[in-house]
Amino acid sequence: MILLGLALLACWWVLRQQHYLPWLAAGFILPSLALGAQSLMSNDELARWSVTTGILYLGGAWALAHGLAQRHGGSAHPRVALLIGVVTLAVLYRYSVLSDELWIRIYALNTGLALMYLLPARCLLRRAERHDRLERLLRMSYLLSAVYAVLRPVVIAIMMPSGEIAMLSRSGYWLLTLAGALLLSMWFMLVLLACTTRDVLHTLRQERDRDPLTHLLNRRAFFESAESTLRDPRKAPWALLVCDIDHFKRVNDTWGHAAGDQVLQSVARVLLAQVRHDDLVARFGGEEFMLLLSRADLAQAQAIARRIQLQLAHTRPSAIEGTVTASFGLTPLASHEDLLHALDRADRLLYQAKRSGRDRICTALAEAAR
Ligand SMILES: Nc1nc2c(ncn2[C@@H]2O[C@H](COP(=O)(O)OP(=O)(O)OP(=O)(O)O)[C@@H](O)[C@H]2O)c(=O)[nH]1
Repeated sequence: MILLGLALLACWWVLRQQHYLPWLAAGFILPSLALGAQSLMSNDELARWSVTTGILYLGGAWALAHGLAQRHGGSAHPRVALLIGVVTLAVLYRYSVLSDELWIRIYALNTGLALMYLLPARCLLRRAERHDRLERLLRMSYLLSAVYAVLRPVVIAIMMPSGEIAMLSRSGYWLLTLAGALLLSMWFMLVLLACTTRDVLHTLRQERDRDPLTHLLNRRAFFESAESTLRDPRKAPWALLVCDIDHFKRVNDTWGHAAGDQVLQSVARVLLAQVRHDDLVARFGGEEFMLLLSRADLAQAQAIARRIQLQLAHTRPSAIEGTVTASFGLTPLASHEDLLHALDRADRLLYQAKRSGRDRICTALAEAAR
């Protein structure tokens, strides 16, 4: 479990983005230390060290709950956790130092742990996206561990012969239920690692394929996706639309670079809102955007470009006064055609639009695309 905790820390180290990972790692490492120490102790020593090991268990349980709550955008209620911790530790102290009552300590600790685990239950029970089975498995595994923490002392109390209580930590029932808890923990950890690895891969892929400012595809991802789009005959006919914001330099010079960034984000939103979900929208750098429209003949593509133009005229980014306009180059695209040639044609049409006064759409005749 310590190794798995270290693996989570390594995932965090790679990206430094998933801030919940160190908490989850602590949630596995702290109780492992307590468990390792306890397995070497006699009943007397268990009593003497019960507050210390209790702190490690409870701290670990809250770290786990807090990490999971962070991951799902919820809270593990630190004040309630503090209250649970203080009460549990007080009971552990009372029934170890003042009078040695092993069972009360076991019940108190397990109840405290279960309550800690259940702190983020509300955000975990919120519906995960329907298709995300791994995420649902993670939540269910976690809640199962919490329920097991409540049931474990009851199972031990019912099943363990009274003769074995003298050497509790060596008892077969104790070890059996402990193995159950460990297996559940390891299972949860494996699901968590699978989710984390998936998240890390997703983030890396986003960084490779997306423009960080607008989150649109970047040039590389556009070419990769365009290749497969153009191979799919169900998506024919296609059109290539290049869009370039007019006088963008003036926006930067007048309102500042941050305002320019906001304008780029607004334009990106307009583009995405006006196309289908499987159309490709990319930022090619600067203030130039490229769209590959599927199932769109020239007339349909022109209608889309006009919609974008109209929508831009109604968009007022808060960082600037007024609106921005854009110029467009639009050309049909055949599946067998070299994409670079089509891009070149679209670019020439764009410059034609710029030269003829901007805020307009220049369209290639369909024949030119053949
Ligand atoms: N804010 C911001 N500005 C950028 C970014 N990338 C490029 N620019 C700026 O975009 C401006 C582009 O200027 P130009 O190429 O002269 O184009 P323009 O002013 O839009 O003129 P026309 O295209 O001819 O209408 C430059 O000032 C760049 O510095 C960016 O990511 N953010």
